[in-house]
Amino acid sequence: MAPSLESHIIPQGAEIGADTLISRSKVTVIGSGNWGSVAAKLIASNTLRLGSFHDEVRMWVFEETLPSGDKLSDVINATNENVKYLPGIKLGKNVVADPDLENAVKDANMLVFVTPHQFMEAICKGLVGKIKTDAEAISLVKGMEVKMEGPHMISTLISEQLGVNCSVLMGANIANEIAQEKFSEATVGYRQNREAAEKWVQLFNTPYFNVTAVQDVEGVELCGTLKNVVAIAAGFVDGLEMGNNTKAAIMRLGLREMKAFSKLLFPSVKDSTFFESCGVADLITTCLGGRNRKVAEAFAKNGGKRSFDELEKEMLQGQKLQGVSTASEVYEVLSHRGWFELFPLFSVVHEICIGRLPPSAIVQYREHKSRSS
Ligand SMILES: NC(=O)C1=CN([C@@H]2O[C@H](COP(=O)(O)OP(=O)(O)OC[C@H]3O[C@@H](n4cnc5c(N)ncnc54)[C@H](O)[C@@H]3O)[C@@H](O)[C@H]2O)C=CC1
Ligand SMILES: O=C(CO)COP(=O)(O)O
Repeated sequence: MAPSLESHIIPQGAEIGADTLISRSKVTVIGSGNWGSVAAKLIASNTLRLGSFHDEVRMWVFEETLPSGDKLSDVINATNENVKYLPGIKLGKNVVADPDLENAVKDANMLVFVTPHQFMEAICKGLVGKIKTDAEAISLVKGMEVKMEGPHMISTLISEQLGVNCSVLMGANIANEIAQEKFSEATVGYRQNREAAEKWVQLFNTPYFNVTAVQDVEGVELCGTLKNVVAIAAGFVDGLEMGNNTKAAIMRLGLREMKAFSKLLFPSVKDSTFFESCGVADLITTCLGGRNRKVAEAFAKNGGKRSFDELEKEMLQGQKLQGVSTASEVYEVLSHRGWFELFPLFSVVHEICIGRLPPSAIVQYREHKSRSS
C-alpha cells in the first residue's frame, strides 16, 4: 500500500484546530499519465498553499512494471517523479502515488478524473459504492462514449455511475509546457453548482495557469473532445506538406463543425464557450503541437500504410491518442443521425484513419460539403 503523508507533512498553521483540519477537502487524482501527472503537480502546489485543502494529494496509478523491474508507483514515491509519463519533473513531495484505486479514493471529497477516455467506463465501474457520497468530481478527460441510446459525455458517465456532481476542466494545455510552468489558460465548465466550480478554480489556478469558469459543461467538454479530431486532420495536412494556409482552412472548417455538432447535440451550448481557452485556443495549440497532430503527420507521411496503433506505440511510449477513437465515435453518431452531409471534415477524418480513403482526401472531401456559411 502507498505510504501516507500525514506522518511527515507539518500541518499548515499551528493555530488551526483539529476540527478545521477535519473539514479540509482531500483531493485524489485518478490517472497518472502525462497530463494526469501535471494536474497532480498543479494541485499539489495549491493544497500546500491553501488552508481549505489537505496537503496530501493522492494520485491513482495504473500499475505497471518498468524495464528496471520496479513498479511505477514505487518509483514515483521514491523519486517524486513520474519517470515514465513525465520524466524530469518533480511532482511535489505531497503527491502520493497509489496503485490501489479503492484506497486512493476512500477519503477524498474532490475527485479529479484524468485518464484516456477509453478506460473511464471500467474505472467508474470499479468505483461504484467506493467513494464518499458527498464527493465532487471534475473531468479533465477529452473524449466521449457512444452508447445504444446515443453519445455520452464522460462527465455524464461519472455523474450517472457514481451519483456525484461532475464539472469539467479543458483548455489549451499541452501538459509538457505546463509542467515547465509556461503560462497557459484553462476553462472550468460547470452545470449549476457555482460554489463547486469556484473551489475547482481555486484548486487549479496558479500564476502560470489561469483558470476561468463558465456555466456550460457540455460546451466545454465537447470543445476538448472534438478538437482532437481536427488535430488529426491538421496532422494529415502537415504530413502531406500542404502548408499553413491549408492547415488554417482545416482548423476553420473544424471549428465550424465542432460548434455545429455541439449545438445539435446540446442546444444549450453557448457560442461564447468557443472563444474560451477550451475552444479556439485548445484547437490551435493541439493542431500545432499535440500528440494527435504528430502521429497523424507520421500516418500521412507513410501514405496510411502503417496503422495508428502501431505508430502510437512506437512514437508515444505508452501515452494514448484520443483523436482516432473520437473520430470513430463521432462517425457513429453521424451515421445514426444521418448527419454525414453536415460534417464532411469529421467524416473524412475517420475514413482516412481506417484506410478507406487516402490521407490526401483531407482536402478533396470539400466537393461534398454543405457551404452554408
Ligand atoms: N497530455 C496532454 O497534453 C493533455 C491530455 N489531456 C487529456 O487527459 C486525458 C489523459 O491523458 P494523459 O494524462 O496525457 O495520459 P497519457 O496518454 O499520457 O497516458 C496514458 C495513461 O493511461 C494509463 N493506462 C494504460 N492502460 C490503462 C488501463 N487499462 N486502465 C487505466 N489506465 C490505463 C497509463 O498508465 C497512463 O497513465 C486524455 O483524455 C487526454 O486527452 C488533456 C490536456 C492535455
Ligand atoms: O489536449 C491537449 C492540449 O490541450 C493535448 O492534445 P494531444 O493529446 O493531441 O497531445
